[in-house]
Amino acid sequence: MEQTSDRPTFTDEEALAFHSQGKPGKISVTPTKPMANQRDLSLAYSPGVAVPVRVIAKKPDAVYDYTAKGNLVAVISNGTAILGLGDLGALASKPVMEGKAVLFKRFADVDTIDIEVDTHDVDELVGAIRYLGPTFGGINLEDIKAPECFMVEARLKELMDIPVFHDDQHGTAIICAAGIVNALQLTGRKIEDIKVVVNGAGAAGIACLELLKTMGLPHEHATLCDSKGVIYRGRTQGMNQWKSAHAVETKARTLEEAIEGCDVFLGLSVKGAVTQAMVKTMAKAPIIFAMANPDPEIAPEDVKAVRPDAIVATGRSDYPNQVNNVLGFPYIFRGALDVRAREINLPMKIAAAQALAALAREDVPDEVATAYRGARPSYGAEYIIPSPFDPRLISRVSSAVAEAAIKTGVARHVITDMEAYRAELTARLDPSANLFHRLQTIVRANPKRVVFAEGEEPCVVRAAVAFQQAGLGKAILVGRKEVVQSTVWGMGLDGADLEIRVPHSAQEASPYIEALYKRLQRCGALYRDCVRMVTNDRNIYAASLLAAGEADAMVTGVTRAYTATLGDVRQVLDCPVGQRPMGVLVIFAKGKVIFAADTSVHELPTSEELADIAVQAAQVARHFGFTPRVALLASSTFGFPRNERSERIVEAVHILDHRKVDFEYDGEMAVDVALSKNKLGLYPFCRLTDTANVLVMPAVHSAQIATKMLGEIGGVSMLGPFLVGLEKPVQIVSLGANMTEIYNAALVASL
Ligand SMILES: NC(=O)C1=CN([C@@H]2O[C@H](COP(=O)(O)OP(=O)(O)OC[C@H]3O[C@@H](n4cnc5c(N)ncnc54)[C@H](OP(=O)(O)O)[C@@H]3O)[C@@H](O)[C@H]2O)C=CC1
Ligand SMILES: CC(=O)C(=O)O
Ligand SMILES: [Mg+2]
Repeated sequence: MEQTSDRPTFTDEEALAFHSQGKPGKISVTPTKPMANQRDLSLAYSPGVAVPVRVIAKKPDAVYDYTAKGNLVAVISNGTAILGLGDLGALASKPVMEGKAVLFKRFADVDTIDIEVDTHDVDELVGAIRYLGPTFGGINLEDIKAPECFMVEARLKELMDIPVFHDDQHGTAIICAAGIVNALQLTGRKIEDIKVVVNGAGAAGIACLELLKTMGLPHEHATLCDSKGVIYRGRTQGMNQWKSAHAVETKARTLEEAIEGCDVFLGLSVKGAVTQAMVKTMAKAPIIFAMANPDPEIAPEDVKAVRPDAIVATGRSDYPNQVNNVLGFPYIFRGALDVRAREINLPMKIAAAQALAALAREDVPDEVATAYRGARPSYGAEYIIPSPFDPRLISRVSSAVAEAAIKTGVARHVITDMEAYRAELTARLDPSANLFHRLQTIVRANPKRVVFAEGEEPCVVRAAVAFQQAGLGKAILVGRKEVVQSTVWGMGLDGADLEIRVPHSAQEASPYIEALYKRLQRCGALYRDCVRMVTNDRNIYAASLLAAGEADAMVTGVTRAYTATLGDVRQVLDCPVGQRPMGVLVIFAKGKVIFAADTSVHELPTSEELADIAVQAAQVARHFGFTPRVALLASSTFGFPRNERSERIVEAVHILDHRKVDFEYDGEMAVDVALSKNKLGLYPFCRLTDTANVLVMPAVHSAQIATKMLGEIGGVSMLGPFLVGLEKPVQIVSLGANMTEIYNAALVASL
């Protein structure tokens, strides 16, 4: 199990389940052109494909216009230095390389293929890569150990006319340099004056040191150490030319001796290489970047215990100041690809480092608070480097890299309007990926108590533990203590803080029974009915806790059908005036976020109900941070073909006209019109200024058919449907929902 004091934890079993669930692994290939009919086939393949083939053969640069090359990067490893785990082989490196591919896509919309090459031999590795140029826009070398990595990169750079970038060297060096620039500024030091010790004389260590020297660190002010100690002038054991270049005249022979009195320590070696005793001897306000992965040279809490004046960074995402190359490679390649750069040169690297350092000094947006459990970080000892979740990284870093490439003449394509390019970069970020971070930020800032009605279900227990560990709030599980606890232990989870509740007797549950009786006595319920309901029905008990203010939100539905569950909840909870219960499904497709409502409750809504649904669905879209554009859907569009069933929808639009609502809406319209800019253009009078992002469904059955069809056909992901309109937040998941769905429901219930 992953254990780091009070940090989010996960079990080995969970890490394996994450990688194996659904399709094993983390990436797949998505076609960008339809292959629906004979014509598509003829265009995409023979004979149509011959046309671009001939064009490219005549004019090689046209490859960027007609193929995926311009957005495709190869992440290549031989597995000889997998993180800080050492040489575990090409095969074992695949999860890391797939991980890099996912990060490329998530943070910079770069398509990536991982290639694991099973050789330790430099010539063979170079030979395997050097002919791949036609396929890719760039080569990201990863986790290849030193000194082989230096030779491989240097030779490939000579042989290939696309960027070849060893991420562990340059990606790490760029992020490290950005952090150092800020740490020095915060402690009032100049790079020319500091004394630096670098532990780890491999790919990352040597590259970090070289970049700092390029930025002004004097040669004699830096001591490099490896597994055999200090690299001093004259040392012969375990040396190579890259280490020798940094050898210094010194009496120090061990890290312990070298670190004494130094200002900056950079760890690019292995877990536990530094001790508290060593850190104690460093200069005032020491700067300690313990960057070994997955575990640092020394844990930040161990540094702080002996040196509260230190600025500490690690490579991990669960501590402040994550100095990790994830902040670099996606954006550096994005910028390089966009200008079709021939290489990634020093000015491009320095531009990236400066952009990163500058961004950390600015006010942070909401998304960033996620990484800090809702507490908004600001520039200082605990925030010297931007969070990987800062959505501005792509526009700032990639544009800086692109600009530097253009200035230094390595760009094949020149961008003239940098402002427009920056806007384009921002738009590349997948809104669905950011949405969850935004939601988590909001909830973490104001954590909630969520009651899980089906607390004995293993998937519910797992979701509840994850909810608490993510800092989203407190989980209350309804269930028998011994059953819940044995599930927690059986799964190896840390459920120490879980609150477990169950009504043992009518006496114990009497406040809830009294409240329910007061509510239902004139609706045909006797007192003993209420006793039975509260003590036997866990939905009613959980809803009673919510009604009594002992919980802020509720999640249920795993073991019972939606309508029956909603019926239970409605025994206890009302809808506020003007609200009606309804389901809103959030659909993520092709970079768009679309809300569909009502997908759950109103079988065949009246016009009045449709208007209410439009208003509430628009509120939900706003709540999620979107400006609603509501389409009231039908099988006809603005009267064609005229049909009786559309009249309800036309009337709903009139009702909204009278209500003077504050969002864009229109209808009736068919769904293809609502979602297609071209088709919408056929109706210039339509009041939607862009394609709709809120779809009001004409009936639950059509909503369910459409959304289930989408889900089965694939290519989209969906969240919900989320129940809105009750006086207290309740989320009903679908029967048999999995842990992620329950977790997401708890997150949305907490909003
Ligand atoms: N935070 C980040 O973004 C990144 C972190 N890293 C981390 O840096 C570390 C090194 O990676 P990388 O440079 O690619 O690997 P390499 O294999 O190229 O280099 C490893 C270096 O670490 C040295 N080393 C091993 N054990 C010790 C020790 N106990 N004390 C001092 N030095 C030691 C080795 O010494 P010798 O030469 O004597 O064998 C070698 O010089 C890993 O932990 C990796 O996870 C790497 C890239 C990015
Ligand atoms: C982060 C990274 O690339 C490494 O630790 O190797
Ligand atoms: Mg690496």
